[in-house]
Amino acid sequence: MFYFLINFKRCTLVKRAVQLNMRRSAAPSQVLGNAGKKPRFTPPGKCTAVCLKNDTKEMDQEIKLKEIDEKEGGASLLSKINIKNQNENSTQSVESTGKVKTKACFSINKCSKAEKKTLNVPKADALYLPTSGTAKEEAAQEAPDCLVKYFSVVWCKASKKKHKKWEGDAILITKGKSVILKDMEGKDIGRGTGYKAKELDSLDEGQTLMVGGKEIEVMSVISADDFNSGRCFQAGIGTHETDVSALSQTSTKLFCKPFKNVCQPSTKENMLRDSQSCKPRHDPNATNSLVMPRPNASHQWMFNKAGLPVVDVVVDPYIASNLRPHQREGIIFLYECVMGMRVGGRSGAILADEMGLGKTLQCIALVWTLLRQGPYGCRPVLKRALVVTPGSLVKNWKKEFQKWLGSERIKVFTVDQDHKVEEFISSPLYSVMIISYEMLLRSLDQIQAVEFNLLICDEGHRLKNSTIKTTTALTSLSCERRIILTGTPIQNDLQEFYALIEFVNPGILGSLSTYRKIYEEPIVRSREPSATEEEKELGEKRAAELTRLTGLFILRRTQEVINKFLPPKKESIIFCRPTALQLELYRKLLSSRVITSCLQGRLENSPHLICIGALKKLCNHPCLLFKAIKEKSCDPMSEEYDESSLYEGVIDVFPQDYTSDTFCETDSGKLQVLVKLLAAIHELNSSERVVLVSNYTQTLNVLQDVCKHYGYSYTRLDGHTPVSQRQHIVDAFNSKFSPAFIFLLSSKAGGVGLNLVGASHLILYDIDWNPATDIQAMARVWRDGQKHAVHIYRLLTTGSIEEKIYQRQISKQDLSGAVVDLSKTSEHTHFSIEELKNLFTLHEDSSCVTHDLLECDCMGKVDHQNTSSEKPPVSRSCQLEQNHGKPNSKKPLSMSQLMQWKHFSGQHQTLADPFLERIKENVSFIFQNVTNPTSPPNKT
Ligand SMILES: Nc1ncnc2c1ncn2[C@@H]1O[C@H](COP(=O)(O)OP(=O)(O)OP(=O)(O)O)[C@@H](O)[C@H]1O
Ligand SMILES: [Mg+2]
Repeated sequence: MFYFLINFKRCTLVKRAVQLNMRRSAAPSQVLGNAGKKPRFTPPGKCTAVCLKNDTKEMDQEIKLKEIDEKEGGASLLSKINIKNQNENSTQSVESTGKVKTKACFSINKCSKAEKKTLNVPKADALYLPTSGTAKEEAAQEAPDCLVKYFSVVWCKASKKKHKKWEGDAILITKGKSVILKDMEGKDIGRGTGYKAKELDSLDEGQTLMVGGKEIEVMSVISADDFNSGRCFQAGIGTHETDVSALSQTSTKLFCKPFKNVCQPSTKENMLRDSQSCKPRHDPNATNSLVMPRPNASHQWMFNKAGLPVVDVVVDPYIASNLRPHQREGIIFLYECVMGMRVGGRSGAILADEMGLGKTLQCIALVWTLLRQGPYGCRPVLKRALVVTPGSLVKNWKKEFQKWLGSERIKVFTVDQDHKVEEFISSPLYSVMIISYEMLLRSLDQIQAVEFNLLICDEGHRLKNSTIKTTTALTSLSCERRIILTGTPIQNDLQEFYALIEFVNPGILGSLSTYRKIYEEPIVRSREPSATEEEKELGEKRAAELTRLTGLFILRRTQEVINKFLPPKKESIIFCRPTALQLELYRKLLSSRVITSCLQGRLENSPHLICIGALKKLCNHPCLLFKAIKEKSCDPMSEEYDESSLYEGVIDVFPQDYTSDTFCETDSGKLQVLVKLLAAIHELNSSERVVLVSNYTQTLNVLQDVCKHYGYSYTRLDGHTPVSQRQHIVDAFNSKFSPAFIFLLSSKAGGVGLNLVGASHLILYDIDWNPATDIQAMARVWRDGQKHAVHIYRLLTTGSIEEKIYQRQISKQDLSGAVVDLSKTSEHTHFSIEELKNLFTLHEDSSCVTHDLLECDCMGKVDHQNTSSEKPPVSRSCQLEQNHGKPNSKKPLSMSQLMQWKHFSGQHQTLADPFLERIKENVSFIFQNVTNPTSPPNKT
């Protein structure tokens, strides 16, 4: 009998809940059908029929709105609402924004009591809650010891209407006597205080509450973890365990005979016929076969409505036999992403493997597989794929397709001046189109008309800004399967990160403003020195959640995975003594009025940048400075006052007969070293070749003169090289028949994507502020396909600005988690006065300022290598890293990493390295490190 009664009540309740739910339909949670927010059965005993009756009554309660006195509400209230409860006389005054400023009172419709209970809140004085800081902290102000609770709620403006029209979902945070209401973008939309702590503490599902001018109804209780991680703000994407379990289910490699699908084929005969005719294209049981994960039941339910037989997708052994282990994993990852197996309903991916790990090959394997196969009824997933890449790599992509698939399997179409998109459209031969970003913009209309089923954006970090033309153009393509390839870390700037995520999986992180509130602001705040423990904790949790969520479709592996397949790499940082002329000119520039005024903080029009530019030129070669001065003096109309004044009297330091037309190697310390180094390589390793890199075209001109002067054959690629010729130049150089000894490369023009494995020596003649530019350049030779031991030399002028830039580079590399520049200031245009003082100091007495900073006790006298057990720290470049930027040493982390390198002064008696032995006369110091020392050369 009692049981029957309870069940009867339960039915009534459910009915009531359905009614309520219908009225809630305007709230997004209701539209989306969030299960967590649907009315739940209240356990017997907790709620009675009386409660229901009163509940209805409560909904009918009279809520009177009236203007209240300015004085009572505080100074700046825009509009105030006085809500009067039918049963109790209590008032609440709020800002129109929802912030409670003065008295707060509310009604709670509490189902847990047998009778409706309306709570009266004692009149409280105005309480201003700070707008910054964590919600927990804010809510804690009044009652620090109380428990913080979180609720998922729906809200609407307070009204006396019987049938509420809920306006949106929100999150309610309660602590002690205070509450904060946040919308789903994380913005505060209401605050209140003066509630009864006990009542708030027992607030539960189904109850209503007035917060500011808003009425809310509690839909469910949220765990602190869901709030702290930000998960409660997400629209249910990738937040459920099912996503992960779906993953693990799909990763099992099992070959089953095509089996009966969740969606039944219509007849038994059909089934039989399909299962007989539908076989994997390649043998999944063959040794070393690469079989894609099978779709799980829910995937089949979504994507196999016709109930086709499920068949194994097996990568063509022709290509699979060449894959490195990390590439096999990468292909499975990409497959799962674009097939929507990793994050329900999303089919984007970011493959962010470090440079040289073969992102191209992984994509080619994927494209080739999906063009021929699919998991349902053997139907290929793709008909057409589009690859967009920097102009200099278009031909390289085509070459890689041929390299890995031969020319008879697939025909790829590259768009250029002579081969237009129309040709691709009209020809049935092609299924893959490769186009440069520039050409894409020009042919957008035609491309929009083609239906592509997969879009690959190589060097896709350029899409980090969602407003640029390229991004909007690509976004306008209807293709949903999108892959970004990038070798550059993408998590350094959280806004750029958002743009990339938004491109591949639109909407997954919510709107930009939601993302900022939920992730960016707490994460950035937690990294500030003034962050409280709570803010730090919240920031870390949010970062962890963002990593978890995006980690479902971002894959990054580091160079280590491939090191064992590569030959040894010897890196040397060579500190070259400046010449007497360079020193004198340097001193003269430093004593100029412009630099003095920079150091006094007068930085309007950025004169410091001109000074830095002049010093860098001088380090490369005095003739570059000479040329700049001459050009300036030929241009009396120039308004560049700072530059003219910087050069004042500098020309007098040059010898009278000085001319910039014929270079003189003895004028530049670095050039002296370079000339000797080239001679040594030419003589000792005559079959090996050199890539010579500079950031400046004018410097490349000087280096080209060196080549001519010494009769070295060379080839050159810089910003002026027509895109159509670039691949040809690269191929010709890499060919073993190439006559060129030197490849002159502008790091800005050719840094990304190029393979220059024809050379085994690479010399970085100058240094860039951004370590990524230099790392990109250095990665051109030490990569898959390299057959010789690789030598990398970085030349720096001792004691000069170049050393300072290097120090900045290496500390930035390791500390970037902590020092990442979120203010969006360009990394090399803004300096503090202290930094400028450091930059504009010449250290004439030191043989290596960088070594001095290490506080190493070796004195550079011996061949020294720190043997301390301190492990070289792992480089961090990610804003999402959690244990960021707390070096336990005074020195920047990578300084201690550098300490692990072998280092010695140029005066060292005998250098084991025959190349260095030949140049030591002009060298003051050397750091050297060998990676893969035991790996035999010629191993590919
Ligand atoms: N499994 C492999 N075996 C041999 N060579 C390989 C393999 N995978 C890739 N390569 C070669 O390694 C070189 C680098 O590959 P790729 O250009 O795809 O690198 P990437 O990851 O795109 O690097 P980047 O970020 O610099 O563009 C290419 O010449 C490629 O042919
Ligand atoms: Mg690449």
